[in-house]
Amino acid sequence: MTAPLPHAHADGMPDTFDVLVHPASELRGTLSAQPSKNYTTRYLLAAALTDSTTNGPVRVIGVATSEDAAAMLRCLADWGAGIELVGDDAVIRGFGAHPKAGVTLNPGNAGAVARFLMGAAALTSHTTFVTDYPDSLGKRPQGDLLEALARLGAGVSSDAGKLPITISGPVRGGMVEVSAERSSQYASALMFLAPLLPSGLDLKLTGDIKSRAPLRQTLDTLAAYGIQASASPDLSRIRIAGNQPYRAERVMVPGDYPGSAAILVAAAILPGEVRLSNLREQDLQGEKEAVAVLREMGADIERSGDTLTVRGGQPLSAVTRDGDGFTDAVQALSAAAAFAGGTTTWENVFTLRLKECDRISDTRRELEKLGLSVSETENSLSISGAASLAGGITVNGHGDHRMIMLLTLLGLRAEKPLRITGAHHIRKSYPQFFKHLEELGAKFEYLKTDTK
Ligand SMILES: O=C(O)C1=C[C@@H](OP(=O)(O)O)[C@@H](O)[C@H](O)C1
Ligand SMILES: C=C(OP(=O)(O)O)C(=O)O
Repeated sequence: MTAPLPHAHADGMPDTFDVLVHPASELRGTLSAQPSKNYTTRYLLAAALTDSTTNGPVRVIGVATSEDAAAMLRCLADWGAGIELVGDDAVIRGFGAHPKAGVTLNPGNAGAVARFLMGAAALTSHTTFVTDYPDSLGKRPQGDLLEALARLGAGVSSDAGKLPITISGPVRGGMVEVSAERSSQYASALMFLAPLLPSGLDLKLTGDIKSRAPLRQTLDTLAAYGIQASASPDLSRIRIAGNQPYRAERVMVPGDYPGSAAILVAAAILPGEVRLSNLREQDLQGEKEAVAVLREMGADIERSGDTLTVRGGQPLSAVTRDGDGFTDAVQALSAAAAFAGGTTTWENVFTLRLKECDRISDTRRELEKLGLSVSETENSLSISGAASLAGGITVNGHGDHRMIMLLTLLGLRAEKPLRITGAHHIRKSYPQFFKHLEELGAKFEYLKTDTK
């Protein structure tokens, strides 16, 4: 019997809400980092790509409970995978190289889920992708992946490189170029597809390659499922032979660095002491670098094994860093920049414009509403720190979980409460975010709305 798939709203909060963030005088307590978003999507997809008749079921231990994780589970079930949720684990019976043909998949607002599945869709005679987030995922570019799939011989139809999209396989594989300058997810998608093709893939990543860390997480996932791959040190060439079955019995999802970066920043900008466990020191998530960035800014963070202890309230100073290595922590670290002496600049962050919102211009607009001095170029974001923020206004969450995290952190340090619209979108990656901060002493009000 397949258990019902997780309902992302089973958290006691209204379906749609604004959050009122009350100023906090300190944060104190211990938390365990939530499961990694990027490893959850990867491990679940790879589990579905095993052939259950030869491999048996795969137990993915400790899966995320976010909307993105639910979206992946839903799509894999629609494609014919057997999915059973047992406690915090997902037990998957995979369809191997044969996802059901003719299915329409809705990955919600999950970019990685949509793109990874579009790669695997080339195994089917046709799969259609739609989204119920036309203003977010519906606006994000898919053309670079579609072009690579078309070069491999797949049929593709799209709305000018955007959803809705139909992909028709099969393809044989071989050598193919894919642009990696707007997103790494296109190359990752092809890497998941490669082992199940007769000829594998010899991938040439073109352009100024962005987000190398997630590419390494994809290689790491393939290795965990017994797939051989070779990659040049700069990842511009990735070779994966064909006819390699995915194989695994159990994989364990590590803790999530991008979401945890927001907790670490909260702990650094307020007095108190916060311990955060379940964060491996040896980990390929680029957002692990948030720890080093915060330390460089002056935060007091100590590591003992998988646990980080932050003693907050230290004076912070500005840094200039290439943000591409920790793309999903730039928003959270911008809250530290807002209270650091001097001007912090995140360089090489153009791809932030292509996420759930334009994380450069939209961030500048929201921070300016709060009285901060912010500037942008096409490829960078600079924030001048302030000693204090008045708060007492309403800011726009832009339907973006990472924007909501950033604004929440600013609200915790403001003088008066800060209202953030559309705060329910936090569920995309970190449904427990507000509850976790409440456990540390923060106070929120959840104001029910009717706005999706
Ligand atoms: O591969 C992944 O799981 C991800 C890759 C990154 O995207 P880009 O490669 O588009 O930068 C990251 O921002 C996203 O949250 C998850
Ligand atoms: C951009 C993100 O996710 P995705 O691209 O998977 O939608 C994110 O988690 O910040």
